[in-house]
Amino acid sequence: MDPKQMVHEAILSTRLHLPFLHRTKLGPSKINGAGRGLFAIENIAKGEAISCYPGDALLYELPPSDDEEGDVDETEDDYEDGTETICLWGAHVPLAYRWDEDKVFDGTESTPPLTAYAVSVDEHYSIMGHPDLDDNPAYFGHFANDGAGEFAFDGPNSQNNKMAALELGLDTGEDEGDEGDEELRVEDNIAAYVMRSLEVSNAMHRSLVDGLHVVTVATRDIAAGEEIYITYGPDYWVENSK
Ligand SMILES: C[S@@+](CC[C@H](N)C(=O)[O-])C[C@H]1O[C@@H](n2cnc3c(N)ncnc32)[C@H](O)[C@@H]1O
Repeated sequence: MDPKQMVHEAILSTRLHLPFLHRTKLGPSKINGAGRGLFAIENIAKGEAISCYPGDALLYELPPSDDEEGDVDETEDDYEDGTETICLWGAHVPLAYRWDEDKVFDGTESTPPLTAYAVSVDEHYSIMGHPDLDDNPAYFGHFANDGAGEFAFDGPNSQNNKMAALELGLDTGEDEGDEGDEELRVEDNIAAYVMRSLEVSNAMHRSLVDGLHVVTVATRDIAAGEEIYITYGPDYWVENSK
């Protein structure tokens, strides 16, 4: 492997020692059914760092290859378009925490896949925070919920979506008599989700040092006790509603 790529992967999947970044705690989310959430334990000003996003594992998308050597091994998730994604664990993650590939890509009945904790850093890599590595407040970015994820599942003809579409000046399809709701999918319902999520979000993940580290930054002043919300974006909810 290219040594530059090895260094890139090693840095991307490293947790730094940042004991001063202790500004948050975990607790039950204020959003019904969202599991745990991230809460400020002190006032955080707009533009300040809240926590970092851990690269406990990397998702690396291999370029499509013509080589059909039957090399489907257990570390790969193959997609129909010929791309393969592999999961690379950070050296700091204890062996007992390294999930097998089924759990990483598909989850179990009671556990979401690790890919639900992925944030894209560039065209090849996403970083994933491990939900069981939850004792370091400097790396709590993966516990921030989307303040409006539930809106992503409203139908396009829901009242929420129509109101949001009208506010955005989008065509609601009202005049075209499109009553056929049978084909509704989450991607059809973008307007209400995006509007509501941006309205309630108070933070975003930002990549630093040319994508070698990701930090969660306040996008407005946050008071102690407030839950931290990020806009995941429609693609996240399309992926994670399957
Ligand atoms: C990156 S994790 C966030 C931390 C997670 N809540 C936990 O307890 O580990 C993303 C997952 O949190 C949940 N989540 C986030 N925002 C949500 C929302 N608005 N409504 C419902 N579930 C949400 C979903 O299960 C999603 O796949």
